[in-house]
Amino acid sequence: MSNSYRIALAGNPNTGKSTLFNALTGLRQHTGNWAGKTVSLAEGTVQHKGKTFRMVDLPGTYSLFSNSTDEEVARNYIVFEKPDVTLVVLDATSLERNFNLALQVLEMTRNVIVCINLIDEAEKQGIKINDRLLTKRLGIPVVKISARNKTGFPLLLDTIERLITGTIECHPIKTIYPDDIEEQIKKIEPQVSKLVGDRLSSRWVSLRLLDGDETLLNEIKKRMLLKGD
Ligand SMILES: Nc1nc2c(ncn2[C@@H]2O[C@H](COP(=O)(O)OP(=O)(O)OP(=O)(O)O)[C@@H](O)[C@H]2O)c(=O)[nH]1
Ligand SMILES: [Mg+2]
Repeated sequence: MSNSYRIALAGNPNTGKSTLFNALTGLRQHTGNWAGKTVSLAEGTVQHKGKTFRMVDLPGTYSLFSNSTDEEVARNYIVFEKPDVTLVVLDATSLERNFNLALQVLEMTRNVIVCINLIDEAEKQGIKINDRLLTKRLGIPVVKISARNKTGFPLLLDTIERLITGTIECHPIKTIYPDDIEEQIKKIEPQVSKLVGDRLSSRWVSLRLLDGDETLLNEIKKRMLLKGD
């Protein structure tokens, strides 16, 4: 399986993750709104430049804390299953709201591509998106697509391939918190780092511990600490 890579699709509900997944894999994952909402992890493959991308369609969530099963499923997949690339699918018509989740993902993992979908709808509404500037500001690739019209796919697939092969590298921006929180992070991060090593982002785990996220702590114990590694 050395030529096979896992690509996770994350994003807010209704941003077109399943539409993109179906268009790329040729499968029929449920799409639509509430009734067809993705609840389990669908998997399908895409071949590109001699490589196999195993796409995993995650449930749509507004955040990646421990507020619901969907959030836990998506979060656990990204941090513990470690996909080779996480594609964060955003709705071009409500970018500001959607960026919240993108920034959360950037705290969890570095191999991220932001995929701005519904570009057809944005164009209709006169919304112009400067993908180059966003790429520069975020420190990760930003690609514009329309999953419904199947536009932007070649660049998206090339970008995934270039990230996997190391032709391009991600240097995600770091969200800086108010001084009191940064102080707390500084205090606990060294301990967290001893515990999780380089398997998880120690800054991200520290932030969640400051939140009092016991569900995550239990998940870490279950998945990592009890295995004795
Ligand atoms: N105009 C336009 N509509 C799109 C595009 N991509 C998806 N949609 C529509 O957006 C709606 C939601 O699409 P889904 O693919 O189900 O969204 P999702 O992100 O999988 O949703 P959840 O599984 O609930 O998280 C559907 O009505 C799609 O047809 C696009 O590129 N352009
Ligand atoms: Mg879906």
